[in-house]
Amino acid sequence: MKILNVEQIRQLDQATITYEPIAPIQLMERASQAFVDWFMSRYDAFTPVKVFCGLGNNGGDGLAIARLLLQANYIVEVFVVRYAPRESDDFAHNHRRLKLLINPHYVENPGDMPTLRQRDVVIDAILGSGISRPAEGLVKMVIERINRAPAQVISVDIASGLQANQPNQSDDVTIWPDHTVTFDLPKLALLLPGNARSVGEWHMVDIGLNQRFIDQAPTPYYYTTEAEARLLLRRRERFSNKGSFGHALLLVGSYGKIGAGVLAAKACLRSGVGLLTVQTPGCGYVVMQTAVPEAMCRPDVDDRLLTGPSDVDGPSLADYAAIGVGPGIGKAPETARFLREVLTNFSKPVVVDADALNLLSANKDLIGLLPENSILTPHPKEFERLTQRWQNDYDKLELLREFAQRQQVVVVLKGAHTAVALPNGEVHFNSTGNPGMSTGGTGDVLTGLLTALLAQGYDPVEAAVLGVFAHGMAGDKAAQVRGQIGLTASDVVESLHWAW
Ligand SMILES: NC(=O)C1=CN([C@@H]2O[C@H](COP(=O)(O)OP(=O)(O)OC[C@H]3O[C@@H](n4cnc5c(N)ncnc54)[C@H](OP(=O)(O)O)[C@@H]3O)[C@@H](O)[C@H]2O)[C@@H](O)CC1
Ligand SMILES: Nc1ncnc2c1ncn2[C@@H]1O[C@H](COP(=O)(O)OP(=O)(O)O)[C@@H](O)[C@H]1O
Ligand SMILES: [K+]
Repeated sequence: MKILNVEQIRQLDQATITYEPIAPIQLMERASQAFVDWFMSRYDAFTPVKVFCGLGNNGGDGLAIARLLLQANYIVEVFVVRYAPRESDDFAHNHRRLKLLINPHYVENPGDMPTLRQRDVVIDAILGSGISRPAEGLVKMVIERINRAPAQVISVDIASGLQANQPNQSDDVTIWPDHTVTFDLPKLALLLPGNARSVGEWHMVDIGLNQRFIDQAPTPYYYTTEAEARLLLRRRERFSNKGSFGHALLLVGSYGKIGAGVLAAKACLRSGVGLLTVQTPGCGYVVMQTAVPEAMCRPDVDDRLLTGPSDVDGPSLADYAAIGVGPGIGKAPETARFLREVLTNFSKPVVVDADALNLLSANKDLIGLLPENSILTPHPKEFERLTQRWQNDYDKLELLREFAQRQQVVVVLKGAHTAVALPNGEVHFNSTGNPGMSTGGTGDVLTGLLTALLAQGYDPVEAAVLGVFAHGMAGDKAAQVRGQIGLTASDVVESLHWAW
């Protein structure tokens, strides 16, 4: 699903109005009805609702929402924040309609603000995606008062004061909603960690905007939906055998961190690989053979570090369909030397994670040795080491896109809404996963999983987008059973399920 910018959303509204055709006021009505349907499925008619409206189209939505809720017998009060003498046409239209049912309150100075109680639900329709400057004066005061109140807050389309696709300044005020209900497409701002407080939980409601316009609109940003991920998933052929699904090699572990390798190996096997060989330091040999009997184990010459295989007459690197390297390997110079050897002698895409990424950061010339379309899976700190510090999330996204394009690799920047940056400059944000996954080892699971997909012959771009989605989905399934707090990386492995 595409993520469009504010200007494109404006054009999209216009295209919908022209080609459907539909009157602008009807489009507002449709958006408001979609919000109300969402609202009524969660809050009953005894909920005291207080709708705060600005004077633009977001305010117009708020007025229409208030009317629709009143008609559904909800207890609604409306507060129009009169910060300027002008109002949008559709606001004015809905203002007239609402006044046939109730008299709104007008907030013109601080004394006009009502007391907001815990049981109140505030609907924030003060400012929407059309803001052109930070909230100030009366609007700022209202936002701050709402934020200080104990009431629940639901933002219409986007939290008032939050910019949809560019950074806010650190002292900008925005509503801090519990929920954001956004129209039709996700906005970039909703996906960025720095905006967590200004977004809350977010939800998308369909208002049927013009699909042809969306299909043609250029954007580097996408949001992976379940339907899109499902299309990438390959079924297994009836007359297949283990040779059909590739032989993967995982280079993992060091003394004290063999578990990272075990998690990666288990995830690789649970993700459809045909055959798996794991190379661990000598100290990991018995552990791996015991914990993961399905995997073959190739002990390292070194007992505690990953430096090179002891069976020098064994298969050569080129015999493997895919290699995953990094979980638990440490940063010893001997391991760096081995990583150099691997990257020099293997020409198919590799999955590079954890300390293998830190070794790339410490030895930047290794980056140039990465086979084209390799998949790098840094968390933000690892990505910063690979590149540089960033000013804000937008700056970070530019660094991410630039790195993936320059190096011609896929970069999976992990976190909530993991961002998968492609060599062609696109960024695909993930829609699955939960904070229960913020626990040691879940990244190692992703490495094993992605290595399995590459070994099966998935294109690296598809492997990354699909793999990140499936990993998050496993995390979500595990959280349903365990709850987020008790979730472990092993639960994520056990919840991997490739039929959906
Ligand atoms: N497809 C969709 O998504 C649909 C979207 N719809 C809805 O439309 C919303 C966008 O509406 P919008 O363009 O009128 O913008 P919105 O934010 O309500 O008002 C901005 C106005 O306020 C002003 N202003 C700007 N910054 C300011 C500030 N800091 N403090 C104070 N004032 C400020 C600025 O005027 P200015 O003062 O700059 O002349 C401008 O006129 C969107 O979020 C959604 O809710 C649906 O109805 C239909 C389908
Ligand atoms: N709040 C969150 N929401 C969604 N996914 C998360 C969240 N926190 C972590 N994750 C996921 O969990 C994994 C953590 O990986 P990583 O930080 O490398 O952990 P480790 O190194 O311990 O294995 C990533 O895939 C990340 O996207
Ligand atoms: K809003």
